[in-house]
Amino acid sequence: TAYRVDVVTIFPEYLAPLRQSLLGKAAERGLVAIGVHDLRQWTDDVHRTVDDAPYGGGPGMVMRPEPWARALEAVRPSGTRLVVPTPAGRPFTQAVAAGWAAEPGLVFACGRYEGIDQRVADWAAQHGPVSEVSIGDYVLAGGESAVLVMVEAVTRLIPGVVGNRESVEYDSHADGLLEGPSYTRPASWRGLDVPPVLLSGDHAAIARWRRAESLRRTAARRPDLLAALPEDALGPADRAV
Ligand SMILES: COc1ccc2nc(C(=O)O)sc2c1
Repeated sequence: TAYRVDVVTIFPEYLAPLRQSLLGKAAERGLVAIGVHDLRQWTDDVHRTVDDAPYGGGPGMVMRPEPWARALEAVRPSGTRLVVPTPAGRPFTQAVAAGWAAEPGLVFACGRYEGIDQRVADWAAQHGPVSEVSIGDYVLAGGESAVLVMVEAVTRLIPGVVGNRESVEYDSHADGLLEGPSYTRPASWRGLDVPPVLLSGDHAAIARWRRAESLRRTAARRPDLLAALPEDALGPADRAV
């Protein structure tokens, strides 16, 4: 059965890209089913109010709990993980994406304003797992962009969605390291040559060179990833880099 993704938001049109390209084809092929729902559908006042002033004072507005609970009761299959994008969340990583891709689906609650009344996440946790996550150390205007990022990261890990399985397995971060440089024709371009080893046909040497480039790039750009590698991840040849 298809991997099911539902998104509740006050800007449903913002999530239109979910129907394009990679995701579009996967949806057509029945691998992924996407639903986008307007939170205001579950309001009950003429102004379709979704926000109110924060208790305790402070700037901005907070999203009211009741419309969210009604929306989630209508949209979230019991036991399905609820993902709430928030700058105050745990980091969203490739490992998290891989874990979620192995589940039957996800429901996303997109916050706007200063966020959603905390009791929504607390109440939702009674009906299935809830993950409050951030896609990075910057603050967006709302959760919608984060949902686009997370849906793309998760659905491309679903078998069949990305044609070339190998390209998924050789992603940056797949082995905890950054991918090294890639090249294609011509071999010499504007005075810049492709590293000769890649034209050598010596696949063992090519694999060694690629690993060394991956380690070199990771050490230069993301020393934090290198430090996080498990003890046995680096072999003797790696230490020579
Ligand atoms: C109010 O909803 C928001 C606002 C900012 C924001 N920033 C995120 C991030 O991951 O950077 S998720 C998120 C959700």
